[in-house]
Amino acid sequence: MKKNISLILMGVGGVGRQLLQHIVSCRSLHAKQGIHLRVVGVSDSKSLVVASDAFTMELGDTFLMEVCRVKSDGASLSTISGYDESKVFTNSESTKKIIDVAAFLGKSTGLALVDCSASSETIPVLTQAVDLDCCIVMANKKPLTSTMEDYDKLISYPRRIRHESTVGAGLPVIASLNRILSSGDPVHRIIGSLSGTLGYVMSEVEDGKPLSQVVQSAKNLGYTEPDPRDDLSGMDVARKALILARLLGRRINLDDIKIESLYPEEMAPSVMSIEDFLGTGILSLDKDIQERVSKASLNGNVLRYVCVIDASRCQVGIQELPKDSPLGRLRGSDNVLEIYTRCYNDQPLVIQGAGAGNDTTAAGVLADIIDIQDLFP
Ligand SMILES: NC(=O)C1=CN([C@@H]2O[C@H](COP(=O)(O)OP(=O)(O)OC[C@H]3O[C@@H](n4cnc5c(N)ncnc54)[C@H](OP(=O)(O)O)[C@@H]3O)[C@@H](O)[C@H]2O)C=CC1
Ligand SMILES: N[C@@H](CC=O)C(=O)O
Repeated sequence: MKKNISLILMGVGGVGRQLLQHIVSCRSLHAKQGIHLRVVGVSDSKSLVVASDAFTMELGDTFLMEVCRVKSDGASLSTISGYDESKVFTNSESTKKIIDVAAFLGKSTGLALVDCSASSETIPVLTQAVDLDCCIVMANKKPLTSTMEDYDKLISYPRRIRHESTVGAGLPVIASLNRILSSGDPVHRIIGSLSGTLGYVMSEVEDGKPLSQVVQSAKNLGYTEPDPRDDLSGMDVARKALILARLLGRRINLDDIKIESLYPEEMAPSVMSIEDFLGTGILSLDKDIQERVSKASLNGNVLRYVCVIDASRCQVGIQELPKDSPLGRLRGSDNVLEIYTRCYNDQPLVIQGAGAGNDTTAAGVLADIIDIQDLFP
């Protein structure tokens, strides 16, 4: 018998659109596995489109591809018209509508809320959905790095939440840590390079390219957050560090993490628009970073943006490291994570591979959705 996994996708940017494409292109693979992914709703920052009757209907593949087309043209979902089988809700109505659908489907057919936004605004929907027996799948790091209260709520039913893509994109970081933790093997230290953007930036600057140019390329390649300053400030890595630290049981907040920023306060989002930062502000940073890279190179070293979590520290910042070290050898958007535990003591468990990009991130989200199939009737 075919198993239906119903879902609502929040966020149809680079990752969300790629997820829809993966879902459609995996139809025959999933059919062979006896699974069908029923997309009953899709939302962006301004609107929500849901199947007219979420219990019996779904958004068809032609419609989902039209969503991808409209969104990659930069338009709002609300501009899609002519589909009788769906209804459009504005931003102010969409939270209530998602909760209505969650209340209806959560306890009957089951429902997964899939958060591929980069927003904190999804937190109230997600926390309410937990009480409605829904599953949650996230690429968005903000809900898990909000208050401890929100965090505790979201993870209150651990089997119903998956968030592999929040750290290391599609790499099996969270799953590996969960396996280590559930076997009672204590994690002593995690050290790694967890930003695809900063990994790419550092290795390209090492090759002599200006920071301003490589940040723009990282954005074009889909590695950066919507505002690349989220990466350059270290905040995005700090969120990943916080997710890992909380997974290890540390009850800390973002404020407790020592974070090194690559740009000064005068270029913060509250002072300068993204366009001004990328167009002019960042140019003044080119020289300084090139000098730091050249100085490290004189010592046979390279610069890497490193995350360290151990019993006394949770910090993220630039370190000068030997070129021929696991972190020093990293190139491009690859992430590497070394996990030291009792079992992995002298030789850490090492996880390495592409740590950013829409394709690998969306693949991680899709694998998470498939992983919760047993929770659907
Ligand atoms: N790209 C990568 O390599 C990786 C990304 N991630 C995470 O994946 C998430 C998505 O990234 P990406 O696709 O690049 O980001 P984008 O900026 O391309 O897309 C974000 C999407 O979220 C939508 N959105 C904003 N607010 C809301 C809201 N309140 N409700 C529903 N949707 C909303 C936006 O709407 P609108 O179109 O109207 O602006 C947009 O469609 C981020 O949280 C990122 O950190 C995680 C791992 C790797
Ligand atoms: N902006 C992030 C994307 C993944 O989380 C990064 O560069 O690593």
